[in-house]
Amino acid sequence: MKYIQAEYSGPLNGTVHIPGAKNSSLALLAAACLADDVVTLEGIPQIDDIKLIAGIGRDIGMEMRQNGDVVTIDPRWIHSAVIDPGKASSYRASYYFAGALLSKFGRVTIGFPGGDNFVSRPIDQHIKAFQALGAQVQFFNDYYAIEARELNGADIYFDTVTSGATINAMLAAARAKGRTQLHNAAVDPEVVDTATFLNRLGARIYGAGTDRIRIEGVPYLNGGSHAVIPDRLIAGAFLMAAGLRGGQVTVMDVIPEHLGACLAKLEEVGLELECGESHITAYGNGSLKATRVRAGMYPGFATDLQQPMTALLLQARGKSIVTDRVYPKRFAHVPQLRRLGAEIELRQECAFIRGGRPLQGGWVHATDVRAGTSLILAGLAAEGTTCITGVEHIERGYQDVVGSFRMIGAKLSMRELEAHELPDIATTQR
Ligand SMILES: CC(=O)N[C@H]1[C@@H](OP(=O)(O)OP(=O)(O)OC[C@H]2O[C@@H](n3ccc(=O)[nH]c3=O)[C@H](O)[C@@H]2O)O[C@H](CO)[C@@H](O)[C@@H]1O
Ligand SMILES: C=C(OP(=O)(O)O)C(=O)O
Repeated sequence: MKYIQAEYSGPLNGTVHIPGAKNSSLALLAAACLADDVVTLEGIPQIDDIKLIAGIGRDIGMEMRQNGDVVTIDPRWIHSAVIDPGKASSYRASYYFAGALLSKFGRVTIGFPGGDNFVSRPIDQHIKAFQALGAQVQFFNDYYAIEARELNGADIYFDTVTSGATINAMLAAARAKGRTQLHNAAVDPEVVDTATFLNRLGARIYGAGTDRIRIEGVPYLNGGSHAVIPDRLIAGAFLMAAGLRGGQVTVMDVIPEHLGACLAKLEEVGLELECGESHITAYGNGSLKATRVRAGMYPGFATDLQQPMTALLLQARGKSIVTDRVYPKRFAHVPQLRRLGAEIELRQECAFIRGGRPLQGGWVHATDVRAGTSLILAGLAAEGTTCITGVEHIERGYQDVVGSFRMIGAKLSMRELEAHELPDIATTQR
């Protein structure tokens, strides 16, 4: 069994190239099904979720060839709209195949989404959008089936702001008859990236990036190429690393405006930032101020950055408070951080942090991808050695996590132990 070993690393200095965004890539690869010719996507990260998509592609006849970060997809020979429930449930964003295959073939059978199940993550708004377009949805034990004789444009009012359902509704409506309007749509960069890609193939999607998106359905989509946006979540976590013990970290190949709320918060806690057109440098002087973080939907502070931010705030003298409006119970990293000596209390969906106390290395478990980032950052600031299990969760989202942290001087290594040699982390809570 693999685990990551982190040693106390002192100030971190260096430059990291940021790969393409996982959350965009997962949408774009499913969106490629909608095309009627070959599609090339640049900047696709080499992460486990992408390997799962390649497996699904093989099953349904969607040929996918990966050469470095360039993936070529040939959707012309898709012969099945049935996705193996086990494969669909192995990651979260399999739901995008529902929208894409429904749009192209009028039917799809697919397992329920898996991925980071840190809290309940409903898909009712995805279903509502499919139904509004004229589809019938049936639920079975481990899969659901969607069918439509014809998909017709509709007005869809989301009950909550959701990036997944906004993207899925765009996919389903791209080839529907007539006009669809999405109200209360998410404005995330990944929504805009998906719309830009589909428009490149000939779709007619207007207003992505605002809360009202208009889609004029088209009968077919061409092939084409597109470069995925950079991963703002990975970039944010690396910038935080500069604050742990002081240091200077530059993230290259980023779109600084995608990180607006994160950068503002980092400045608030005492990091100095310098932004260029496609790079950001964070300077830490080893002294941080405590603060309050309320994670929200874009352009708010990203929920996927609140866990690494919590690790950073452990180094800020005084009391910090972290809440998450997107996933109010997304605090599985907190008991693990406590194992390293962190003083954090969870009360009424708030993490109260008493920062500035020394951390001590130990064995911890990453329950999801961003919990993993949080534990890596905490491990680099803790005295001694920290061993992080749950590497499979981290590798769902991070390409060469060890190699990229080493680029900034982090003492991190991938290790292997027999499962029976691992300490029982669950029963040795501090
Ligand atoms: C693969 C992917 O892109 N994952 C990201 C995506 O997840 P995901 O697409 O699942 O998250 P959403 O943006 O859809 O969720 C936002 C909020 O809407 C709620 N909701 C969502 C759908 C639905 O049908 N009903 C409903 O109530 C969710 O519980 C949550 O409170 O956005 C999250 C929020 O930025 C990120 O943490 C994930 O990294
Ligand atoms: C929650 C995440 O991923 P997913 O939605 O794919 O589970 C994440 O990237 O932090």
